[in-house]
Parts: sequence; structure tokens; C-alpha cells
Amino acid sequence: MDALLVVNAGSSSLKFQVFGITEAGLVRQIKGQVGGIGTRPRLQAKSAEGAVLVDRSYEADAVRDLPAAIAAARDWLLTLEGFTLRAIGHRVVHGGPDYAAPVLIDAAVLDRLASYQDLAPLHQPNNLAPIRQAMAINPDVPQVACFDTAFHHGHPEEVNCYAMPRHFYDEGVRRYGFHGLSYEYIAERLGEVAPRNARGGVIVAHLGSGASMCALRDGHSVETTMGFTALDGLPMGTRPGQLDPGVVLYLILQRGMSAKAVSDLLYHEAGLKGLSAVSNDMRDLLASDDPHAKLAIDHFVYRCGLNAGMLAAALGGIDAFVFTAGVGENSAPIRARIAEGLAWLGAELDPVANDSGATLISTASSRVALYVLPTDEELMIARHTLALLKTAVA
Ligand SMILES: Nc1ncnc2c1ncn2[C@@H]1O[C@H](COP(=O)(O)OP(=O)(O)O)[C@@H](O)[C@H]1O
Ligand SMILES: CC(=O)OP(=O)(O)O
Ligand SMILES: [Mg+2]
Repeated sequence: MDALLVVNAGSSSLKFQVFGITEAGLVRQIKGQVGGIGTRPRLQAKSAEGAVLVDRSYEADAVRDLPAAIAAARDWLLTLEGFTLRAIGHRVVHGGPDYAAPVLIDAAVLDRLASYQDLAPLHQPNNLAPIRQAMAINPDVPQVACFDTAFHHGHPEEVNCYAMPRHFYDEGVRRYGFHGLSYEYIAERLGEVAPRNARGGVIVAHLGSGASMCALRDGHSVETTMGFTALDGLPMGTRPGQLDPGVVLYLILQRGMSAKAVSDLLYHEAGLKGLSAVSNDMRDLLASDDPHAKLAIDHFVYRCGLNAGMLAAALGGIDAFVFTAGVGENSAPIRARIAEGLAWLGAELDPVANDSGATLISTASSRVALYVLPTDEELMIARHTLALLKTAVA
């Protein structure tokens, strides 16, 4: 069967899907991930019918980073039979000022994407490594890069500029925003689930290991909490979220830290992990009775509320609020606490619906509809990849 492979390297997981290319379009064949990287690594994959194809747990040290997860997934994927690989679609987190849409990868594109590596050190190297590996193994298979930043492209300058001398904007120092493939998918999904709400003002909270929120109007991004890099906005697994740049100056000037040490601190040691000194994984924090784990959760929930207020202001009020990604899809208690902070906007949670895995989790009288929608960045990437292949062939 002709097939597309999709690869999505996030900050705590490597996700992949295989889609069949059929007359009727894309048909999912395999969905898998290496999750819990560095804490509780586990390679899992299922067929479209839900059959378990692989389920392998590792010691934390055995798969302690994304390169190790990529190797584990690749070794398993290479054992698959019955697929003729026609293309590979990749999530690439940073598209810089150049890429407003997915692009067919060649050596020049790869060089350009590598030049953004310092703007997304947690992701970009891991997004590009499988591209290079596949180029070496299978040079004739076309590869497509789909960007987290593209969905936010086109924000007006007053939205995506920093109050800095003009030449910085011109050289690319702008608020790009991330998680765009997830927001693009959710915008489309909400259009199916609740078309009237989807045309209005909507906040989508993508709460995973990386976390951000996006303000949508009529399915288009109008504001988002991340900026030039994926450090800004909400606190995350290992990233602090919004931080006074004066803290960075303090670290360099008073503590004598190098740029590399500051970068490692902000990308790997801060966020829920730094604040709790327990774990970067929200599941561990919820299960812990350490007061610092509680503090990290309280801070996360508080900052989610503040940022929702900011995005509600950007939209002039909201019609709906959507939870998605690892924490948003799976943690009823965190959703309940964030929803409490949205009460002033008119949101009223239905606790039974919230606890039972429903899609709509607000009461009938709630003025803001609350939804849980599982994201599917890989499907979005597969669609973009197929579309680009068709135009490349035409
Ligand atoms: N049941 C759960 N309760 C709370 N958090 C969860 C649950 N399941 C998954 N998570 C969180 O989701 C995160 C992973 O989310 P995901 O969107 O896959 O992240 P990423 O793509 O950034 O690697 C994990 O760090 C974990 O904390
Ligand atoms: C951009 C980002 O933080 O992505 P992820 O949540 O997958 O780590
Ligand atoms: Mg992710």
C-alpha cells in the first residue's frame, strides 16, 4: 500500500503516524509515540482498528532524550512490511520569517531551517535529525516540513512586534507563536463539532509538555501566548513561560552564567520541573504530596487563567474555550481548576461531563461553551504533505 509517514518530535514525546494513500484519500494505518521521555519512556503503537502493535517500556536512562526516542521509533518502523513509502511529513517547530506554509525539503531548505536551531533548541534539532536520516536512507522519498509557526503567520505588526528598535523586527525578531498545526486542526474540528461557536471568539488551550493558548476568530489565529521562541507564555514542563528579561540579565551579570547555561536552565530545568523539584510531568505532580508540587500546579493554573484573560481581551469576549494536548485532554482536575478561573467570563463547568470524557463539558446555561478536543497534529501534517506532493507532481 502507498503510504505517508508523519513524524512529530515534541518536548517530551516523539509521535508518529502512518497513513495509507488511497482513492478515498488518507486512511490512518498506524498511530504511535514514544512518550514520557526522560521520566517513563514507553514506545506504543496501534493499528487503525486499535490493535496493539508494540508496547515497550524502558528505564528512564535508556531513552533519556529525543534522539534516543527517534532511534527507538525508527528501529521499530523499519520492521514494518506492506507499505511503499511515498513521502514523509515532518513537524518543524520554527519556520522563521520565511515560511508561511509547508515546504518540500531540499538541501537549501534544510540549511535555512537549521539556521533557526537556536530559536527552538528543544525542538528544531530533533525535527531536523529524522529528515537528515531519511535523506540518507531513502534519498528519493520526498519530505515535507510543516511549521508550528505558519498558522500564526499574517498577524498584523502591532500584534507580532516587540517594542524594540525597528531593525530587530526587520531581521526577524517577532512574535511567531507555536503549536500552529494543533490549532489548525482544532479550528477545523470545532467547525464540525460546534459550527456556530467556531465562527466566534474561541480560546484553545494546548496544554502538553509545551503549553500555549491561541485566540481564534472564525477559525483564524488572532493572538497567541508564545512569541519569538517557545519559551514565552504559560509555564511548561521544563520552561518557565513569561519571564522578565531582567531575570536573564541578572543570571548573566550577577551570577556570571554563560549563554549556554542560561539556555539550558530556561529550556530544560525551569517550569514545573524547576518550581516543584519533583517532576516535569503533571501526572507526577498531581500524585505527589510535596508542597512544591502543589505550588507548581497552583502556578500553572493561575497563569492559565491570566493568559486566558489576556486572550479574551484580544477577542473582546469569548464564545468557547477548548482544552487539548496531553494535560488538556487527560486531566479532569486541571481542567476543572482552569474552568473555575473562567467563571468571570461566564463559563460554568459540568463536573460530571468533565469527569466522564465528554466533548462538551460545560452546563447548558454556561455562557461560554467548554470543550475537550483531542488534537491531531500528525493528520494535519499528512494532509499538507499530500497536498504539496500533488502540486509538485502536477
Ligand atoms: N492523565 C494525565 N494527567 C495529567 N497530565 C497528563 C496526563 N496524561 C498526560 N499528561 C501530561 O501530558 C504531557 C504530554 O503531553 P503532550 O501533548 O504529548 O506533550 P508534548 O507533545 O509536548 O511532548 C506529559 O508531560 C504529562 O504531564
Ligand atoms: C512548541 C512546543 O512547545 O511543542 P511541544 O509542546 O510539542 O513541546
Ligand atoms: Mg506536542
